[in-house]
Amino acid sequence: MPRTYHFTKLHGLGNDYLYFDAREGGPWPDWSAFARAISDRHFGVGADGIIVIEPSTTAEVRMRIFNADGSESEMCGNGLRALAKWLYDRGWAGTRQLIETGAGLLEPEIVETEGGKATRIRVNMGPPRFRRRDIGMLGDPDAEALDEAVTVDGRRFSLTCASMGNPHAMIFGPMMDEATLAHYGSRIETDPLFPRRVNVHSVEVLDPGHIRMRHWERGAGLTLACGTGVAATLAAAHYTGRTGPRVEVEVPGGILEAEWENPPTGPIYLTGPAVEVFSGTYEWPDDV
Ligand SMILES: N[C@@H](CCC[C@H](N)C(=O)O)C(=O)O
Repeated sequence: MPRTYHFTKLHGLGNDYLYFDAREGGPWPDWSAFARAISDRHFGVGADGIIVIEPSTTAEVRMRIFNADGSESEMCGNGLRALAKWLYDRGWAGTRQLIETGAGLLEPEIVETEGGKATRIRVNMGPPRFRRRDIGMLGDPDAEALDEAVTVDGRRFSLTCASMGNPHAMIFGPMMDEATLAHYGSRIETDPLFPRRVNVHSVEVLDPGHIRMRHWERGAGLTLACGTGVAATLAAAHYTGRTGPRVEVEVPGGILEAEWENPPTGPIYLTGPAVEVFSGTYEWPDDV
């Protein structure tokens, strides 16, 4: 018998996810196969992935994120802002929240509302990490991964890597166009140097307070925004002396504000919008 699942679609700067409230009820599907099917932009609803909201004993809720290809990630910055909005708008949480994620307990705060709904959210994303073990890279696990190199089709890329719970590789320089990032990003994502794969970002530092960037996300491809990617980029840029500890970051879907408090060990804060788009139901055969 097919089962019907209710979802709500939200996005942060165009990084869109389908949200499933799995705090009660069930049985729930194999989320990985389900995410692959429903995220498809032609044969499904269409999204960069799904967010599953589960009960937590230590926080308001537990957030799980599955990319459009069905792989599970540790964290999602834009998804977390939108989850905070989803909880606040329904009266399930206040302005200051605690959410359990694969990257630990994180703290969103609603900083602007309109008509009783959250419009702008600031998230304590926790501290960045720079060691190879944090990024899941081959090589000395204790060594920092700030100056790595990969070669694709004879072109050498210098990568500055950081983790926000999930792994990121930044290519600093003139910003690549979409086709170029898709070509090289997809190859770097799956380079043997990264057995867990990696999110890849083309980053142009405009001045010490401004960055422009574009994302190739692990398991999702080109996206309009990547919150953990923006946080990892600020961490890498400031740690290597390219920017100050506060930056305004222009991504394809809009602007995020990023601030690193007490570097190098303190947390990174991201501030930006979240929007609810619509709700619906999706029928899923139970024999897949
Ligand atoms: N878009 C997200 C990150 C989603 C997960 C990522 N693709 C991964 O596999 O780590 C964000 O806003 O952080």
